[in-house]
Amino acid sequence: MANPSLLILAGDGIGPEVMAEVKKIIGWFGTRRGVTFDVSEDLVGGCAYDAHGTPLTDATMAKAQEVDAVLLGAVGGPKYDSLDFSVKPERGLLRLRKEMDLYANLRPAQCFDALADFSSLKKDVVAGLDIMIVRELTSGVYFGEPRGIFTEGNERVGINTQRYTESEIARVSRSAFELARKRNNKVCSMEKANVMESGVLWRQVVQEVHDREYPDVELSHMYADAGAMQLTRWPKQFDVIVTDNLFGDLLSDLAAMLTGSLGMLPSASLGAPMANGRPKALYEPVHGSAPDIAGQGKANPIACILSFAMALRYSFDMGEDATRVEKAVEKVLADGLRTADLMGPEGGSPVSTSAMGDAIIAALDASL
Ligand SMILES: NC(=O)c1ccc[n+]([C@@H]2O[C@H](COP(=O)([O-])OP(=O)(O)OC[C@H]3O[C@@H](n4cnc5c(N)ncnc54)[C@H](O)[C@@H]3O)[C@@H](O)[C@H]2O)c1
Ligand SMILES: CC(C)[C@H](C(=O)O)[C@@H](O)C(=O)O
Ligand SMILES: [Mg+2]
Repeated sequence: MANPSLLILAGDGIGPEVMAEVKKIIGWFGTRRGVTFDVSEDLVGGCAYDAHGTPLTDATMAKAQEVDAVLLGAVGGPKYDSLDFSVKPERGLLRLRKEMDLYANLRPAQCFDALADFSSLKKDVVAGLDIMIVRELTSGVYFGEPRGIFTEGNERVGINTQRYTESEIARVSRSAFELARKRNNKVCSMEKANVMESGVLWRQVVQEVHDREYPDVELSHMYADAGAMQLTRWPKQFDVIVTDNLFGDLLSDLAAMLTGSLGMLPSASLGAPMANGRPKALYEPVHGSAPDIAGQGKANPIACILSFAMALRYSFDMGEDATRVEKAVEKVLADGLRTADLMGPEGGSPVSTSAMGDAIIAALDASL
């Protein structure tokens, strides 16, 4: 059987720095576990714009469609902020999500015991936290038409359109219900049905899919603003949260801070199964290119490493090895290793990006 194939798109800023640590782990699986991945690499985001004048070439897009899974670092940076919207680094990532039809974005927020003290919330609020945000990723206000900046009378008007079809809502809610069945069997759906028609439809369709196909799962509905409040008040009331593209973007950054740092949160973006039965898939940390710390060896590689663990679980049916990587991360944190983002205001001696990666490799070695 052919080796599993990966396309690495490290991107900009800290993207290549955190991805370097994932490459070490991919290498470790080859030498220590006899699992060899066929890895190719390419450009996305600002670096692709610099090389080709576009944040994602058609050739790279075609490669992404062919591989078993794409691993992405991060895109963007101040150098590109004034570019036209059509060639901004972020457009490269949005094109990948849209053309691969990666409609279900899984963003788990787990608080490792060793970091429970570090969260900006009280320890008992976050200790043992394990929630999963399922964010719709290919539609909503990110992609709705009309959009643009127009002139009306003597002033400019900026327009974006929130648009959801019934089938788009139904498919992502199925992903959430399926995940809930493997977890604690609870789904909370978040929208703004009190002010948006798209929210009314969202609530109706999620309820219908539930009643027809998943009556065994406990379902609740919440307005997204109240959901944000509840996520900070008592996040452990949630198991799986399903929400739209924009609310999911906001709520997942909020959830990141429950775990201690944006540098901790991984994600999997999944689409329909391919001919080989594996889902179309892209794995990336939730954080961005962190221009403020790029090039200094300060970035926390854990979000990117845990994203690779998600690839092992969701693309390669290697759940035990995914757990092995997650346990290795847990071990180094329990041993007290911290990158700078995991240091409190009182400071301490942070380890570098590569030292964190090396320690995780050592913990993986010890797990054999
Ligand atoms: N998926 C992506 O590629 C992605 C996601 C979010 C933002 N972005 C882009 O990244 C650029 C910067 O955006 P931003 O500053 O709003 O968000 P960001 O996530 O890049 O950074 C926010 C803050 O978190 C810190 N941080 C983020 N990741 C970290 C890590 N792994 N280790 C330690 N600290 C970390 C940063 O130093 C910064 O202080 C923008 O161009 C934005 O569009 C890209
Ligand atoms: C970089 C940007 C396009 C992206 C988004 O808004 O979806 C990011 O914030 C994320 O959370 O993945
Ligand atoms: Mg975001």
